[in-house]
Amino acid sequence: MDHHLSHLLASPTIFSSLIISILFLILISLKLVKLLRAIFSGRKVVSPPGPWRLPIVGSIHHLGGTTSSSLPHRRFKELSLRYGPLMHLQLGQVSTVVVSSAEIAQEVLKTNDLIFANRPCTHASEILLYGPSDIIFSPFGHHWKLLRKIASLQMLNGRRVRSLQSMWIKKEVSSLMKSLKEEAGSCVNLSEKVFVTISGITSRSAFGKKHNKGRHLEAIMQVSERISESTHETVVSHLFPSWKWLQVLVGETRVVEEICRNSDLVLRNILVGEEEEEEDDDDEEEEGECLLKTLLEMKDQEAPPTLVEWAMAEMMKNPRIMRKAQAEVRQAYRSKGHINETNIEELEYLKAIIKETLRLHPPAPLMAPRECTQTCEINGYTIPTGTQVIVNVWAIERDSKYWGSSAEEFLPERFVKSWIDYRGSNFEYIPFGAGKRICPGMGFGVGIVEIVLAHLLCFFDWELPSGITAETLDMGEYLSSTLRRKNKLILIPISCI
Ligand code: HEM
Repeated sequence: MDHHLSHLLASPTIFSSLIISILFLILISLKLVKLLRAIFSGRKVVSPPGPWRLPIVGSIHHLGGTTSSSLPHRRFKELSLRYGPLMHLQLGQVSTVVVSSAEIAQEVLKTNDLIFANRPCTHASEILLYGPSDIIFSPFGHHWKLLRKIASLQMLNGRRVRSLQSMWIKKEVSSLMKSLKEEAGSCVNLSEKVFVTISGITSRSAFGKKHNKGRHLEAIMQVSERISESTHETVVSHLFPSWKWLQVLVGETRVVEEICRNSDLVLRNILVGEEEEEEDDDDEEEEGECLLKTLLEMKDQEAPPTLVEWAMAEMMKNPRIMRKAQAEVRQAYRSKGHINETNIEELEYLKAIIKETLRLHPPAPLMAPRECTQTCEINGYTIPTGTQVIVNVWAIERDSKYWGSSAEEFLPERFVKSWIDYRGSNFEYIPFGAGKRICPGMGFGVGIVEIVLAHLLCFFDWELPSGITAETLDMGEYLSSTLRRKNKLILIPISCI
C-alpha cells in the first residue's frame, strides 16, 4: 500500500490530477454546504402549497362547478381546508395567493401593509374605472392620498351622514315609509325599495341639493347596475390580462367600452346641468360636494342595500331577534318621538345586528384584491412581486377557531358588550378590510344602514308571503361586485305605529 502511494506521489502527472480532484471535491462540498444552508435558513424560494395545475389555465379547473359551493369564496374555503390558510393558485396568467386565516391576514394587511398597499388593475377596470386615476385602483402614493382625503372629508364620514340626515336621508327614508304604508298588507319587493332609497341618499350626497330632482338618479343606477353585472363579462380580462386580442375576440372590450360610453354620458349630462344651474343660482353651499366620478365608479354603492336585505332576511328567519330589535327601536322612538342620529347611537342591539350581518354576509367576501409590490416572506413562504393576494374574509368570519361552535349561526348577542370591531384591528373580523386601503365608506355605509333598518323595524311588523316559512326562506347567494341575495327579498309590511 505504502509502496503504491509513494509511487503515485512520485509521478508528477498523477500528483497534479490528484490535487485537481481534491480541489474539485472541496468545491462541490462547499456548494453542497451552501445549498443546505440556504434550505435550512429558509432563503430558498418556497411557494405556498396549492392544487395541481394544467398548462395555460393553471388551477382554474379546480374552481368550476354549478352548485352554490362553486361560488369563489366557498370554493376557496374548501380548497384552503386541504392546502392551508396560505394557498397558491395559478389563475390563468395571474399568480394568486389566497389567505384564509386571521393571523396571515394580519401579516399581510398590518405587518406588511405597505408592500400590499396596491391593487391589481385589469384592462377592463382601467377602461371602466379610469384606471389608476381612480381611488380604488390608484397605486399607493400622492395621488391616492389626495383622493382618500377628498373622499373622507367631503362625503364618506359618518358625521357627514348625520349632518345630512335632516335633509336627504329624512326625505328619502320618509318616501320609503310612505310607499311601504301605501302597500301595507301586500307583498313588496323590499330589495328593490331599499336599493332605490339608499341609491337616492348616496347620489344626493354626491350631487348636492341642486340636483335633488332625481333626474339623473335612474341613469346613475342603470350604469352602476351594468358595471356590477359586467364582473361576469370580463373574465378573460381578469385571468389573461396580457391577452388583449382574446378580450377583443370574445367581445369583452366591446362590452367595457359601451359601459364606459354610457357612464361618461351620464357624467357629462350631470356636469353640464350643474354649470347651467350655477349660472342661474349662485348658491355656494354645495361647493366641493361633487364627487360624481368617484360615486359612479363605486361598486360599494351596492353594499349598504345588500346589508339591509341580509339583515332583514336573517331577522325573518329568527323572529326572537326581530322582536328584540323592534322593542329596542320602538322604545327609543316612544321616549323621544322620533328616530334621529342621537337615539340611533343608543341602539346597541341594532348595531350588534348590523355587525353580525357583516360577519355572516360580508358584502365584499374576498375584500378587494391586493398586489405584492416587493418579494417578501409570509408565514414562511415566498410571495414574489406581482402576486395577486386575495383575503377570504368570508371564510375567516365563519371560522369556528375564532367564533366557536356557533360560527355559522346568526347571533347578534356575540357583539353586545364586545370589544370586537370592524375598524381593521381585529383580523378575525375585517368586513371593511384593514390597513392603508381600508374602506373609507365605512362610517357612511353603516350610518345609512342604521337609519334605514331602524325605520323599517320601528314602523312595521313584517310577514313572509304565504307558503314561505322562516325555515324555507331562501338564503341563496349571488356574487356580482358584492355578495347579494340570489332572489329578491319579498315581504309583507304591516303598519304598526
Ligand atoms: C357598508 C358596506 C361596505 C362594505 C362592507 C365595504 C367593504 C369594502 C372593502 C372590503 C374594501 C377593500 C378594503 C381593503 O382593501 O382593505 C372597500 C374599499 C373601498 N370602499 Fe367600501 N364598503 C362598504 C361601503 C362603502 C361605501 C358606501 C363607499 C362609498 C360610497 C365605499 C367606498 C370604498 C372605496 C372608495 C374603497 C377603495 C379604497 C382604497 O382602495 O383606497 N365603501 N370597501
